[in-house]
Amino acid sequence: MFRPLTWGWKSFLPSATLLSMRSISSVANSSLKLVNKVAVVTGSTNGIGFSIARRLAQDGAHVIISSRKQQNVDQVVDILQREGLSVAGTVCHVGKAEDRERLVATALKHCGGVDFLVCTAGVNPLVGSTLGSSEQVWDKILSVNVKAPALLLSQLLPHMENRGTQEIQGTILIPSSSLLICFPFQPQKLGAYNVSKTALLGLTKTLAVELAPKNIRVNCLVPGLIKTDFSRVVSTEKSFCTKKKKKKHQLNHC
Ligand SMILES: NC(=O)c1ccc[n+]([C@@H]2O[C@H](COP(=O)([O-])OP(=O)(O)OC[C@H]3O[C@@H](n4cnc5c(N)ncnc54)[C@H](O)[C@@H]3O)[C@@H](O)[C@H]2O)c1
Repeated sequence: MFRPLTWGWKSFLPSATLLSMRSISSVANSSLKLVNKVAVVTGSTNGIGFSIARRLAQDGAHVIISSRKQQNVDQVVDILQREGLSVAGTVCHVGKAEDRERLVATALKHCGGVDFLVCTAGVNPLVGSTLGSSEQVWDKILSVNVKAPALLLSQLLPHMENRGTQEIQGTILIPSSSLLICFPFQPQKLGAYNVSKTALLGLTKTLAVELAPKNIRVNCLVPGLIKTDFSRVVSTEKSFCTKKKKKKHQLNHC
């Protein structure tokens, strides 16, 4: 179910840190500078992904909305098209190869190529320790948070290259998390999730070097605590406030 953010994109920018190269806010200030650009945003029917998708479209980009449920995709596409924005959408569970293929095909069908890939889809199925995470939890977290951005990029890359004569051919944005920094003394609360988000720092650095010769830029966004469904557990789960409580908690949205 789509829920608009109670904090706008601009309002959470000051708490975000962007590793390497330029900041998203510098993109957001100039109107319609992204005309003829194409952006694919995963997990864009809610939260941070929705705000990024809307902002890119407001700046003139054609945006492909995607998430796990058709109903949510349809709803967000409808909302943004009513705002006069150029968007299309498709269902894509980023952990499923066939869904990633459909996402690529949708982008090509509507736009013929891709300039921006924003990998916002992320999960945390468990509040608990690293060593307390089951194999199922590990598989889900690593598949969605770490493997999927790399696999989707490898599928999209041929369509990001040779997109014009500009200096930068494409841009990839991968959200990590500053919860790694905010809760360094409570790693037992977000164990496997923290590991996955740390892996994204390595993925970003590796891809940035790998894709630099192709003039494709790779940035890692490290958001602060943003008020979304995803982060609700941090504000509501008492174990984040009292170090004594060690109850495990299943998240609703996963
Ligand atoms: N909210 C925060 O405070 C915060 C802080 C740091 C990092 N992050 C990261 O930002 C990203 C977005 O978080 P958010 O707070 O906007 O969450 P959110 O729950 O508001 O939105 C996440 C979106 O991703 C979608 N999604 C989930 N699993 C998916 C999958 N397997 N395939 C495709 N789509 C999927 C959901 O349907 C939803 O639309 C996540 O990667 C999260 O780790 C969030």
